[in-house]
Amino acid sequence: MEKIIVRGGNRLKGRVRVHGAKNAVLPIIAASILPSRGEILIQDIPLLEDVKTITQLLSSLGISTELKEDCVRIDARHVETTEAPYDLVRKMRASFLVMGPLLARKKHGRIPLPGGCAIGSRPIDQHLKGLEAMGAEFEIGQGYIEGRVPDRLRGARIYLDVASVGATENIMMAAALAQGRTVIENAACEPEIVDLANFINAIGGKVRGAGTDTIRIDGVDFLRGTEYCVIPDRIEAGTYMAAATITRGEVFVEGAISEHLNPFIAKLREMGVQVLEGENGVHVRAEGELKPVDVKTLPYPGFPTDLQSQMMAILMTAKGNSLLTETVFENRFMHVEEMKRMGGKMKIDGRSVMIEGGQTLSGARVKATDLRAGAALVLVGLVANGVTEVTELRHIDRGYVRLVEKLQGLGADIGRVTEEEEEQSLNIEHSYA
Ligand SMILES: CC(=O)N[C@H]1[C@@H](OP(=O)(O)OP(=O)(O)OC[C@H]2O[C@@H](n3ccc(=O)[nH]c3=O)[C@H](O)[C@@H]2O)O[C@H](CO)[C@@H](O)[C@@H]1O
Ligand SMILES: C=C(OP(=O)(O)O)C(=O)O
Repeated sequence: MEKIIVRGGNRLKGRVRVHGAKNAVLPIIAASILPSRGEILIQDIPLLEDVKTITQLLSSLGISTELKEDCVRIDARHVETTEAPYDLVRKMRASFLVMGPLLARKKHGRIPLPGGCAIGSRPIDQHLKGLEAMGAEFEIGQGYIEGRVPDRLRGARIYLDVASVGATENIMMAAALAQGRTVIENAACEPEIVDLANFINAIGGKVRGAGTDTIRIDGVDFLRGTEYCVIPDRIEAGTYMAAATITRGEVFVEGAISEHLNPFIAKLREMGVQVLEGENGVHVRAEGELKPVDVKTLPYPGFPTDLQSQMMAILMTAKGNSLLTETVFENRFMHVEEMKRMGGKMKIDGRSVMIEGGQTLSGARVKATDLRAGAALVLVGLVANGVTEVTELRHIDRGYVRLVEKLQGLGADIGRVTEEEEEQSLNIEHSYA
């Protein structure tokens, strides 16, 4: 078992560069199933476990893929099969994003049901509702969901009951090759939706209105290859801004787009953190006592749920009580018990957590319960007295490229070891003792 070991106490300083956005590149790779002509080259990708999984998923469909350190090449001229393997889908919920493109391109898709995960039940009813309105028919059995399109997908007017990111993306991708116009109302507005729309347009599609709650897609007969760069990861950027804040450090987060981080920046400023928004990134400087604040997660442009646990880590170091409310996911407080093990004083009440900041924090053995929770525990470890060990790193690896190395670059006392390596180093210490 691997773990991250952090010794708290260092004030982080310096410059860190963010990678391409996980939540942009996953749907864009799924959308690469759509072109029947030419090759796709996606650049600035983060080489994360999730990116490897979705690329393998495309390969398992017989699509030609080549994944490198910072780019992926995809040639979907030939799609051999439309059935996704369970072993890949179970690793990552975003796998369901291949349903829309498969139905549009091949009129069939059979995908294992994505199931629940550490942050809640995460239904797919809005994906299905949208695709059904466009003429797809679904059957569920033996843990799989099978979709068929008797003729060709046709444009439809779809109102989403919840502004789901994944449902908006699946419908947008399917609509790109459908007959006629699709209108998605109450669509999600996240920057990753805009990036997917830009990608679809770059391969010859016609998407308008992405970034607002009404998206119009005019279907075309075929799509073709292109080269495309994904947007920087706003959640990774926010995590390094949180690292600067919690350690009362000073960090320039290169590549961070401040407009994508407005609610997070507003809350940091409310707490007394200095944030300077530049063209190439965001500069964060924190000192002394921070004020407590209340935070509520909401769909974009509200405060992102994917920065909720990192914000909670910061609030543990503020002077006074803060109330943090999670409205996007039903069960995204699994990290609270782990944070309590490090001396955090907090109480869950329904969808809110009351955080009594300013307690003495101490290192402990803790486990990542989801990818952002894992990062948040590392953040607490940066300021806790003594040593923190974070396990279940597979979660962190889904969302962060070289987290340990990037924090080391900012002066953190942090390392990643396997149990064998740790045992070996202990044996060496003993033999010198
Ligand atoms: C790969 C990716 O991009 N993941 C992001 C995406 O996840 P994802 O696309 O899964 O999130 P959604 O926006 O779909 O989910 C938001 C809420 O809508 C509910 N819902 C969703 C679909 C549906 O058919 N029915 C339904 O009720 C969910 O249970 C949840 O409560 O957006 C989330 C919300 O910003 C982020 O936390 C995730 O990091
Ligand atoms: C919840 C997240 O991702 P996913 O939807 O892929 O689980 C996240 O990125 O914080």
